[in-house]
Amino acid sequence: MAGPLEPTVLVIASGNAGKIREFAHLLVSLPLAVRPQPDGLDVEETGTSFAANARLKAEAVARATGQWALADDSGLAVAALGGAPGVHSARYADSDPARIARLLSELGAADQQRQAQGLPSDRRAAFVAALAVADPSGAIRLEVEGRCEGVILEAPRGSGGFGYDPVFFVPETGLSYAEMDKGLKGRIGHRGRAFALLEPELKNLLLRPT
Ligand SMILES: O=P(O)(O)OP(=O)(O)OP(=O)(O)OC[C@H]1O[C@@H](n2cnc3c(O)ncnc32)[C@H](O)[C@@H]1O
Ligand SMILES: [Mg+2]
Repeated sequence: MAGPLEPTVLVIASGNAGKIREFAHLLVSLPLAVRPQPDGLDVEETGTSFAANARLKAEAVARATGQWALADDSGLAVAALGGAPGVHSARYADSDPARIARLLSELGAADQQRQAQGLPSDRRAAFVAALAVADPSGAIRLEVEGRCEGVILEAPRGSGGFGYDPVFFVPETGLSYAEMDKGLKGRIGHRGRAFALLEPELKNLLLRPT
């Protein structure tokens, strides 16, 4: 634990600028020195669950930096696609627009098949975020998961956020993630909900005076 003049460093174990921005906002009120992970660190996501991949990333970045690390593994589970793209959400295509295009095309095809079978369209999806915190030795100390239920829009809406945000619509807000300000997404979104579970534990672990 660092002294009063030296806040504890927390490295965000992610190469995704959108996630890093959201964590900077979520962590703003905590007296921690929040840092991005060093360039060139690319952890292979070999896990079969969001939680397993979050652990891999937190552990690797904590070991590489010798600092506390917070990792996030997240993705979309689309009901009519049997939970895909799931842990493969980042590997679905090479860019955010291409990932969105593939999702809309695969879900459109699934919808057509359902129609041909006399079934109603099903565009339900959940966004999931697993967070893991590793201590400077690489040991996993905290794990939480957050989830937000929504539907996949037929066309993108809104210009904020990142990734799949323009096509993920949250019915109780009447907005897509990309139409929300970061305060609202931080309260009702998958990452914000996960962070709300993590925050008290994180304070206990990193900020409690010794
Ligand atoms: O692994 P790191 O380095 O953190 O960055 P990543 O982009 O590879 O992240 P993931 O492996 O967790 O893959 C998640 C995918 O889902 C997307 N995603 C995650 N959270 C999102 C959010 O809040 N809004 C939109 N898309 C999101 C993200 O852009 C990726 O394509
Ligand atoms: Mg990744």
